[in-house]
Amino acid sequence: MSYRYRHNPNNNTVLPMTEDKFFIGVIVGFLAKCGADFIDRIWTKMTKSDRFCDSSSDSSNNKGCNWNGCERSHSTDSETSCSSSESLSSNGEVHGNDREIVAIQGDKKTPVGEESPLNYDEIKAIADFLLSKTMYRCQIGIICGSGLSELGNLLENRTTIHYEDIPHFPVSTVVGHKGQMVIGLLKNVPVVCMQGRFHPYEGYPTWKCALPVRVLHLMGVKSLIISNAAGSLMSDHRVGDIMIIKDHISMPGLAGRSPLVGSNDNRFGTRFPSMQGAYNKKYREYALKIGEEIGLKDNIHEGVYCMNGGPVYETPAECRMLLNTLNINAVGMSTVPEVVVARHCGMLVFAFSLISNKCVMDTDSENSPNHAEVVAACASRKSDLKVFVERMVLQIYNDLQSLPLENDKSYWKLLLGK
Ligand SMILES: O=P(O)(O)O[C@H]1O[C@H](CO)[C@@H](O)[C@H]1O
Ligand code: HPA
Repeated sequence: MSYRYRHNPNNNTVLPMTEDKFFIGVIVGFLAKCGADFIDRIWTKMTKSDRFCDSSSDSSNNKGCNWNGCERSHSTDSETSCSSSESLSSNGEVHGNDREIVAIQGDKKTPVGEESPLNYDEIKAIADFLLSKTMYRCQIGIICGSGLSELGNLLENRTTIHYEDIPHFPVSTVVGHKGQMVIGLLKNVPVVCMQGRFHPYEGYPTWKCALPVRVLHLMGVKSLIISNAAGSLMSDHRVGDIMIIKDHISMPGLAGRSPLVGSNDNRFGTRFPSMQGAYNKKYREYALKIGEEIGLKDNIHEGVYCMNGGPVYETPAECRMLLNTLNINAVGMSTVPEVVVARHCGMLVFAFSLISNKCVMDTDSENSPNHAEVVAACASRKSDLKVFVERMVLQIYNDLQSLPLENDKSYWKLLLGK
């Protein structure tokens, strides 16, 4: 009988062993190693694909997960983005790696950290995906603010696409934002409408808040109607009034959180875009006229909108500063990134605030804003807004038909004002 020798680590001796036992040992060792590798692989896969997903195992969410999470083919970054084996804690804390940081909000997990903006081809792929879902080619887009999703229900013969089913798209986490895109006809005009937007306070970088605007641009949208709910600082504004935005102050933008931070792709627009005339003057004039024609003369104003990063409503001292020092008329937590990106790529913008509450100026006041009231105030104005938006769409559509062709120099002069 031949012997092999085996090391005994307990007493540091070498024990003899029969040859057949030795081979059995080798096979058992090999199988154990394979098993461990297999379990390790499965575990890594589970923790990676869980990164952006809803914890439920519903199949539509899994689809969203694949697109939003590790399957994004982002040039050379894809390896880094997906190779981390970090997982999410169950206690709602933020976890991070060097590429992406995620937070848990309710049952949804959203990114809150640095992530590189999608490139032109990736955004084009989203636009093509959406175009493949409809036969309509829309020149007009609408973004619905808090409590204003009803505007999308005006569309006839519509196709609805949920945000979680759109490649690379964020998901809506705020009450009053439905989280879907509808494409259809409004008074026979093809229109694409976002029923729900994204805000920086949800954890999204500003480029991601404005991502849908680039998607709409590559879908062929030329004019954008943007709505929001906002608190008014003006004593002559009432809840339910409409404020047509003529200019803005962006707190995040001034603090370096512009949606255009990062490398610039000239196919979208220039490195240093001007925001002069960002809110199209002609559209503002149409809106004032239409407001009067539909009996809203006393409820329609023009003003300057300020974007607060949120989610905290302004303190009374901040409200006094916004009014008295900065001459702001209304304040909200959105819209500006969308406007900046829209203007960057030459879209024409019309934006309005539905005044959902009056800002509280008195530090000792009993009143304070809350989101339920904001949503309710917007919803209560839906029939007036329906007529207002329908009329604006018809007017804008008419104008677009008389635009020169895109390869004509005067086209860009009209769009960019130069
Ligand atoms: O701007 P929209 O999305 O309409 O919503 C506004 O309402 C919310 C606060 O009540 C904030 O999100 C604010 O920005
Ligand atoms: N402040 C900021 N955002 C808002 C407000 C407000 O008063 N109302 C609706 N969105």
